[in-house]
Amino acid sequence: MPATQHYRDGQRPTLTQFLIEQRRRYPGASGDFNALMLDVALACKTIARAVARGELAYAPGAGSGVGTSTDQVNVQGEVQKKLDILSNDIFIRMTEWAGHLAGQASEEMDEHRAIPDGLPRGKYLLVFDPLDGSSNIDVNVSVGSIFSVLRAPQEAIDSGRPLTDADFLQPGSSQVAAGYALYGPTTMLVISVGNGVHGFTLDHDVGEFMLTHPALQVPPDTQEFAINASNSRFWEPPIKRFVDECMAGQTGPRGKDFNMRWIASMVAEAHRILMRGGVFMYPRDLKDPAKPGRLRLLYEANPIGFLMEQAGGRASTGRQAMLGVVPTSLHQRIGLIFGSKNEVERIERYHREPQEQPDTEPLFAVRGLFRD
Ligand SMILES: O=P(O)(O)OC[C@H]1O[C@](O)(COP(=O)(O)O)[C@@H](O)[C@@H]1O
Ligand SMILES: [Mg+2]
Ligand SMILES: [Mg+2]
Repeated sequence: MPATQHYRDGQRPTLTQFLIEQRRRYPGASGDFNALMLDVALACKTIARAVARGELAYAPGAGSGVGTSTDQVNVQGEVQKKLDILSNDIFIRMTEWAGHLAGQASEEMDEHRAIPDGLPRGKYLLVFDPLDGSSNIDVNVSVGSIFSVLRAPQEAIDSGRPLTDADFLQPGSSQVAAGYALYGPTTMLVISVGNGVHGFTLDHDVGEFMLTHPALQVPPDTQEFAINASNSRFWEPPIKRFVDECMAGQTGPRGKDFNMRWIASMVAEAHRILMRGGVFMYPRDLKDPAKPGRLRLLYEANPIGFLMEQAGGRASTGRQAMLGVVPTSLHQRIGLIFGSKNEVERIERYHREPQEQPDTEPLFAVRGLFRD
């Protein structure tokens, strides 16, 4: 059933109206899920406001501003920005109170967080990256929030036992919903509740997210790829091969020219790919053997992977479908490749056939494209 079936052409439903529409598919639904999604949307609107105010939110004075790092380091060993911490607090506060959540986990919290005693406890788990791309805050480039909704194990709900990390370690295929907010020139919320991917634009005049991009589809082919090329010396052979072939363009084995992009804000790259296709790679590499990839499985790779698959694209580690990976820890890192299906499948094929070498000059070799 198309998501907007009950709306006439030219009508533009709000997020609330859209969610009510979706709920018709589940006549027994309690409404908790819709309430949770609306709380997440409210958190995103609030963060959008803080991001948009930028330096104006702070008193004048050196080092007081929006992109300033704090002296706090998160569990990943990354220095937290003021806005990382603020966004995390906003997510926690706005989603904890109404009885739809059992617990929360986030990039910015070492441990999961059970809903505190005294507040009603619900059946969902919310996992989030409150501010993705936060290294871009001080240069005014798009950032975003990413979230994933899981169901708490039924026996934990029934028994009321304390949650454990293990309750969160569910494969991406178990996600009930996922999405992101993008704080760019316009603020957008892009979600999937398991019935396609739908984009909403924040109308600041009325304070509502309006459905502007229903039923997004990632084109299966592309001539655009995104990777941080400064890591090229650490790439594994399948990734080297793929990028070399793209760079060789029309004269190489692909027979067509490619464009390269790198925003260093994955949420913005995911959005571009949902709008016009492309392939994003932050693959497993040899940079730091202790870190099998840069991005985090539960609150970056899985929600974006869910959106890609729901939009007809693909998300993978290179070796297996992302949504099939069973997590082993809350902050697990993983190699992530997503976007246009045919390109992601090609990269997966290169992982299965690493011995095959491209018949092009390697990108960074002595006589490669980046050297004379
Ligand atoms: O600095 P690099 O290596 O290009 O990494 C950029 C990547 O790091 C991230 O910013 C990680 O997310 P956080 O900002 O939430 O830590 C991604 O959005 C982005 O793709
Ligand atoms: Mg992130
Ligand atoms: Mg972050």
